[in-house]
Amino acid sequence: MNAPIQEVNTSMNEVNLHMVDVQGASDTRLIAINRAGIKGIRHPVTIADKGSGIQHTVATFNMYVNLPHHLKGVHMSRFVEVLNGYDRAISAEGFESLLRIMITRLEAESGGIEMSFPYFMTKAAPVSRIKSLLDYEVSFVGRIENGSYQFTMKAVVPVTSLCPCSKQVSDYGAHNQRSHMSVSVRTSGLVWIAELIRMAEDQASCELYGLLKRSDEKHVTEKAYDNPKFVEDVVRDTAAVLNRDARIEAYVVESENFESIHNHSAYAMIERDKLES
Ligand SMILES: Nc1nc2c(ncn2[C@@H]2O[C@H](COP(=O)(O)OP(=O)(O)OP(=O)(O)O)[C@@H](O)[C@H]2O)c(=O)[nH]1
Repeated sequence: MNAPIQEVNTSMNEVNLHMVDVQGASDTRLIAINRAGIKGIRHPVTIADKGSGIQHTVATFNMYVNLPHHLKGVHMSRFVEVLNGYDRAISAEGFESLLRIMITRLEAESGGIEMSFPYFMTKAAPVSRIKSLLDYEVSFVGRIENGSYQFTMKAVVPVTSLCPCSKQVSDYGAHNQRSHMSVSVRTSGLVWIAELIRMAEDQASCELYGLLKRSDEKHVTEKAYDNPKFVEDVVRDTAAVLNRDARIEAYVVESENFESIHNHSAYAMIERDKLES
């Protein structure tokens, strides 16, 4: 039978006492390192969710700290220890505590955590009201530098876009496609992931659903036709919403339309830091 984890840790610590601490050795090159850590580690997480309370998913983490010039290496095993020891639901609000635990454990002054995960929302189809899940790629990025914390949240939101030019010049039909809107926000107050997704979806020609019956398909086709948007319209309309929201300090909004009449995408981006302009 396997020994309990605590016993294994205790005996590992005893083994470690007799080994050279290579990472803790000194370095003489006088070159500090901005970021040293681990990338691409997957870990199950619980996300605080506006609708259902919590959501279980699997996140991919990048974690790093600064390393002063005189130290040879960071203690990389400790990043993994921090992840494994954190058993609370991770929210936009609670992300800072995870970051501060990591910086303390790594005995660093600054550092960052980037966490990306699929986030699921239950959506009711527009006419049949049948419910299904739709997935979104969401990222939390937290940094602590000179003691101050900065947090950005990003959602990649798949939507439908329908071309106003095509609608205008064609005798019938209009080319339309799936687009990826991506909205990255630095916030001062709590903004739920679901709210950010809604802000983006409302600016598209039409939002997407996981499941559509024929009555729903007719509805989304006609809705997009009645609501044509260039890639520029999509980012401008989203920026207008973000401008009005006092919780949003800064943002980057992008849209990439995977054009159905070209083998390339149409793309637009607006970046604004409200504290600077
Ligand atoms: N700094 C650094 N560590 C690496 C590198 N490659 C592997 N390692 C890690 O080094 C780890 C062990 O280092 P530490 O985290 O310092 O382990 P430890 O000294 O037993 O743990 P502590 O007592 O908590 O410091 C291994 O698990 C590897 O993941 C590297 O390029 N740089």
